[in-house]
Amino acid sequence: MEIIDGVREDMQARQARVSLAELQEQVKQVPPALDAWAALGGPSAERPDLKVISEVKRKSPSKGDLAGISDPAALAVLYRDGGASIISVLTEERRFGGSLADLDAVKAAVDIPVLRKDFTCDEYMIWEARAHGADLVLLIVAALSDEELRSYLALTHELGMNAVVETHTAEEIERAVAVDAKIIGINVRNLKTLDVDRSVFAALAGKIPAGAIVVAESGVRDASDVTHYSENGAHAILVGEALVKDSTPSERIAEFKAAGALAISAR
Ligand SMILES: O=C(O)c1ccccc1NCC(=O)[C@H](O)[C@H](O)COP(=O)(O)O
Repeated sequence: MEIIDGVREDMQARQARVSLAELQEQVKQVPPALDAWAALGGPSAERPDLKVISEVKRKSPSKGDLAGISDPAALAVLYRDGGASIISVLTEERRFGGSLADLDAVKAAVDIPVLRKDFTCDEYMIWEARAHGADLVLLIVAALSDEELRSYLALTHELGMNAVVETHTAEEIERAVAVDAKIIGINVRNLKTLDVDRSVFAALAGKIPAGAIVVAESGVRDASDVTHYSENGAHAILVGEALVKDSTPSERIAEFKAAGALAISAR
């Protein structure tokens, strides 16, 4: 998958500075992960409100520069104050301008779960996420074999964390379900073409079994997109661009939550 070119090389450069054994020692000193599953509504059958995962995103392959974000911790506080359930921090540097330092800063600033958003391609990155305080990681089905998916998810759970298992096709949802993923994202952005097609969510959400938390990823521009995702079964939305470009992100999150609650009550 072209979009992950260089991710392994960058990881190996970090690994040359901090070995896996050192990370494993560091993890022993880190407080336990926060319960992201509970933060997203947990086992509740009702799920009356829409949860928002708000992303710290400076730039992207599809849009280029989005926002300077000189103080990711301050942005995360605004997100939390607006009602975000989870903060997503892009730590990938080449394409997104993120870093583990951003993750450290955000984790120190908020008391809600923090997602390390990166192209996880090795167990090292899961240990690294936990050593930097992450409460959950991203596992992209299209970028992993079934065996990798199963073992990375198991390690995530062994470390007390959760994972957002990201899909984009019906076949990828089947693979996510087969490893018993409990938080399943449907990314409406095609990672090969970078095209965003919001109808992908409506076509696929019904294939996720009851009991799993369904996250609509990407493409939220305004409340009407939130309504579309909520009407079609989203329990949570993951939003980057619309929030980092907004001068009042707290208000925008509150608006998205209100639109989601309205759509959910009408379902
Ligand atoms: O955002 C991109 O251009 C992108 C390209 C290739 C792989 C991943 C990409 N983004 C990661 C994400 O999943 C989004 O940052 C996230 O879903 C938020 O999307 P948005 O609200 O559309 O910024």
